Amino acid sequence: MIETKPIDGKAFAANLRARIAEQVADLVRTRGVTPGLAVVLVGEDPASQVYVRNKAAQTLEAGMASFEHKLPADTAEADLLALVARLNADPAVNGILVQLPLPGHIDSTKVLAAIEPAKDVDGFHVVNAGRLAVGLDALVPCTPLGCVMLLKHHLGNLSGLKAVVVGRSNIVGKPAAQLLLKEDCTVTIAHSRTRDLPGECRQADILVAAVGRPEMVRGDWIKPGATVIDVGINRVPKEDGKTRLVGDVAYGEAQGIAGLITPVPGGVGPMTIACLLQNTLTATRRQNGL
Ligand SMILES: Nc1nc2c(c(=O)[nH]1)N[C@@H](CN(C=O)c1ccc(C(=O)N[C@@H](CCC(=O)O)C(=O)O)cc1)CN2
Repeated sequence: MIETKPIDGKAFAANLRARIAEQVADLVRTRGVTPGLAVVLVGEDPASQVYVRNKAAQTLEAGMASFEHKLPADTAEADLLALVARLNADPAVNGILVQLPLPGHIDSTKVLAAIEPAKDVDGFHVVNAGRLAVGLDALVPCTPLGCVMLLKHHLGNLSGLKAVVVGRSNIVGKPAAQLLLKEDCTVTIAHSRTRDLPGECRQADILVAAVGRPEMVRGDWIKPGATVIDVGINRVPKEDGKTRLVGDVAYGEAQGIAGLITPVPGGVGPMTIACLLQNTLTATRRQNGL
C-alpha cells in the first residue's frame, strides 16, 4: 500500500509571501519603489468578495500598496473599461486584476484585452498568453504558476514526466499545460470530449485536475504513486443545509494510490494569491527596468 502524502499549499504560500515581503522591503529601501496592485470587483458574488478581501489584506501584508475598486453589479461595460484605462495610466498602479466571473452583461474577453499587458498580473491578456506559448518572458496565470511551483518543490526536476491536465480553460488548463511543457514534461490536455478519460489519466505521473466538477476524478483513474494536483474548488451542500468545499478529485479514494496530493482546501487555492503578489513584484521590477 502506498503512503499518500498531502502537499501543504497553505504553508508553502505563507513562506512564499514572506519571501516576497522581504523583496518588496528591499525594493522600497534601495529604489524608493512601492509595488501597487489594483483589484476591481464588479457585483456582490460572495466567494469573489472573500477572494478580493484576502487579496487586499495580503497585498498590504507584503508591504505593497492596495487599490480596491468595488463597483455595483449593474455597472455598464463602458464604465468598467474607462476604469481599466485610468488604472493603465496610473503610475502608482503596477498590477491590475479584474476579479472573475464578471456579471453576464459584461464581455470579459473585451475587459481583459483592455488591460495593459505589462500590468496584467493575472496573465490573462492574449499578449501574455502568446508570450508564454512561444517561450518568452510573460506574466503567467497565478493558479497554474502555483501548481508548477508546488510540483518543482516536491518532485525537483520534472523533465520527461508524463503530465495529464484535465481541463482546457484559458485560466488554468491551457497555461498549466504550457508551463509543464516548459519544464520538459510530456503533456496531454484532456477534457470532457476525451475518449477514455480514465485511461488517459492512468498514464500520468503528474495529474492536474481543473474541470470544476466535484470529485470527478476517481481513485482508479490515478496511476499508483502519481502526484495529483487538484485545482477544483467546489461548494457542495451538506445535510445540515450548509456547504463544504471539495476538489475535482475524490480525495478519500486517492488515499493509498497517489504518492502526493493537494488537499482542498489548503492545497492549490492559497498559492493563487501568493503568486498574484509574485506577479505584481515581477511586473513592478520590469516596469522599472530592473
Ligand atoms: N481575476 C481572477 N479571477 C479569479 C481567479 C484568478 O486567478 N483571477 N481565480 C479564482 C478565485 N481566486 C482568486 O481570485 C481564488 C480561489 C481560491 C483561493 C483560496 O485560497 N482557496 C482556499 C479556500 C477558500 C474558501 O474557503 O473558499 C483553498 O483552496 O484553500 C484563493 C483565490 C476565480 N476568479
